Amino acid sequence: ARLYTEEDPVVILSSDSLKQSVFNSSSAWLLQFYSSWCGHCIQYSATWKALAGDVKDWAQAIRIGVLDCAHEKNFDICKEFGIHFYPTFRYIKAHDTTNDYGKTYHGADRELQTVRQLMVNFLQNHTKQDWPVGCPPLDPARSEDILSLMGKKTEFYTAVIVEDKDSYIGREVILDLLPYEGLAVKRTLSSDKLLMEELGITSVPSVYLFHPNGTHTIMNVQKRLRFFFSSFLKLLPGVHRKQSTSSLQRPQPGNNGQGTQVEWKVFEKSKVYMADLESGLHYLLRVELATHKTLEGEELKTFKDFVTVVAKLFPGRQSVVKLLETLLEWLVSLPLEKIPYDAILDLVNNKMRISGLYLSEQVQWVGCQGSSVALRGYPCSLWTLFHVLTVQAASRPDALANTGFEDDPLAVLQTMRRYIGTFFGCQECGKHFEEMAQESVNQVKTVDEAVLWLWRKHNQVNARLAGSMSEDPMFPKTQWPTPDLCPTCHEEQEGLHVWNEQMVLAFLKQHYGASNISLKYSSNSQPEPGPPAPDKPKAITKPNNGHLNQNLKPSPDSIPKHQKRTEISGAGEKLTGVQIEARPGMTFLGLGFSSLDMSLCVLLYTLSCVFLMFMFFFFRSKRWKARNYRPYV
Ligand SMILES: Cc1cc2nc3c(=O)[nH]c(=O)nc-3n(C[C@H](O)[C@H](O)[C@H](O)COP(=O)(O)OP(=O)(O)OC[C@H]3O[C@@H](n4cnc5c(N)ncnc54)[C@H](O)[C@@H]3O)c2cc1C
Repeated sequence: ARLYTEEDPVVILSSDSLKQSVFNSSSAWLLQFYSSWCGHCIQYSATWKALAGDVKDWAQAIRIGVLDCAHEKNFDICKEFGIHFYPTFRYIKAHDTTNDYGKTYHGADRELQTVRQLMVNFLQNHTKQDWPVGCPPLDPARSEDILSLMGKKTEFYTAVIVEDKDSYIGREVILDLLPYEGLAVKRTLSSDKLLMEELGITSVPSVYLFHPNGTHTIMNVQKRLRFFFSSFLKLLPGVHRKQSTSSLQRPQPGNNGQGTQVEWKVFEKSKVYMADLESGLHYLLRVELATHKTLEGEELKTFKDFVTVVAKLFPGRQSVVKLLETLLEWLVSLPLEKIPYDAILDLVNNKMRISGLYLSEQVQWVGCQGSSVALRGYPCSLWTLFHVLTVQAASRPDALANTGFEDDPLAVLQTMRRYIGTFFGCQECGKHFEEMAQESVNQVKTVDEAVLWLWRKHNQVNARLAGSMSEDPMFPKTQWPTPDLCPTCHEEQEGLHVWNEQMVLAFLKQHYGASNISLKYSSNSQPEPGPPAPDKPKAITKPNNGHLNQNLKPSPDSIPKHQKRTEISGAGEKLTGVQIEARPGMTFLGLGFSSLDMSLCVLLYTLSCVFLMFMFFFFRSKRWKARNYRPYV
């Protein structure tokens, strides 16, 4: 197997692409020529991948590439570049047209931090003429330029990192923020005493922040580390990742992209919202599942297991939990091998009008609301739901007793894995998730490890999707929890950011714990209990951003027959959404009864009563008794 794959944050080069990519490039390059059979290279690949991930955001200035010299088709190019030993590190300057095959790094220290700092030095060795196009100045700014910002209104923030001469933090943070807009980052040195005095800075490294409105202040961070500085700056309001042209045209918060305003809900990112969880369940049960007309075999088993886990672990409102429990009892008690989806929908819609069962059909994204209808929403709520469930499984060890899942630390993860693979509308997402699960889910041995596994994998997905079209510019994909949410979760070892997993676990248990779920914005409208209601034309509210992208949409012909997309216009009212077709009569547990069926039932019932009464009087009559009386029996 090759040491690097497309999933890694490195550019995989070959004889076909090497020269074309690295010569006359707008950015500089750091290349590793390796051989897939060389033991050193194999051992070193983990560090190289970590380095590439760590400096992924520097790509406009310097990029990281690999080329396998053991690959037959690369023999000639490795010879041409004069590669004799593996691994060989080569720096190629931006705009290099000399084809001199770059500069080899001969140092013995190949630790991540050393190589990263060498990358910074190498960038600074560029002249004004060959400076990488997307790279801002890395030299210290002049104090007069910084002091001139005081009280000045601008369109963006300016962050000034004040540091010692030997520190690399300033340059690293400048490069970390390269793909972000709404902010300029500069550095200056602590040896500039006048500036230090003017800014009131007494210890370094520090970040001084000039706001667009002309105010300025020292930025308070819990730890003076590169990761903390970068994370805080990325999270400033109005600072977001530069987007491609099409995504730049995305609507602003509150605008649903069709010209109509959607009310923006103010929320705290340190909370989990019940409205998101319930809206997610609504979408899952009434929309996503609706693409499967009947459930049987593995699909039915997957759905039963999903309902079991949610019914037992979901720390929801009583009416929702009761609905899930009733659904579970019904699924377990039914000896059917095949269940029509309509029957499930009837139960979810509480057609029997059992008192106290209710799941709102109103979609309210709160912590999962996006800056446009096409972003966030359902997939966000699904992640949230499963994090909540893993935490519940860890805090309530007996909750799954007598379900067949007791003592199984993988109960939630395996159920999620099967749900995502079977029902989740985004097939590509399911494929990626399955690959991650196959790789490591079996190493999970405790319920706490399950909580951490899901967190780690979610961060892996975040890293892969950072800067992609599905990223909401208002909610950039970061490694979560960010330092503002959990400062103790983050540490640094030899210049590399590391997680304190014990702290992360404690944080996840608090964040996704039942007591941190807010009921703000949760819908309260619950219909009065009563006799089963005949079907009226009734809208299933399709969440306006229930899909991340087109992949997540149920296809029109996969929507059950009795549901169809309609537009009802009348008396100035115009509704769009998935509607249940108007039908006379009633449905119960998936069976449809017309008015004729109902009349026949009543007629048959009356006839049976008359017949039974006739039989009763006949057998009691004297004539019958006299004819059939047998005293010897
Ligand atoms: C199983 C699964 C696989 C997916 N795979 C893909 C894919 O391959 N390609 C694709 O384009 N989209 C994929 N998606 C969708 C994508 O991951 C996001 O859900 C979607 O882009 C919405 O992003 P978001 O900004 O709302 O944050 P989300 O990533 O949905 O996160 C929701 C919330 O969870 C919290 N959170 C973030 N990270 C973590 C973490 N590590 N641990 C715990 N909590 C965290 C934050 O509060 C965040 O707001 C997948 C979704 C799921 C459920």
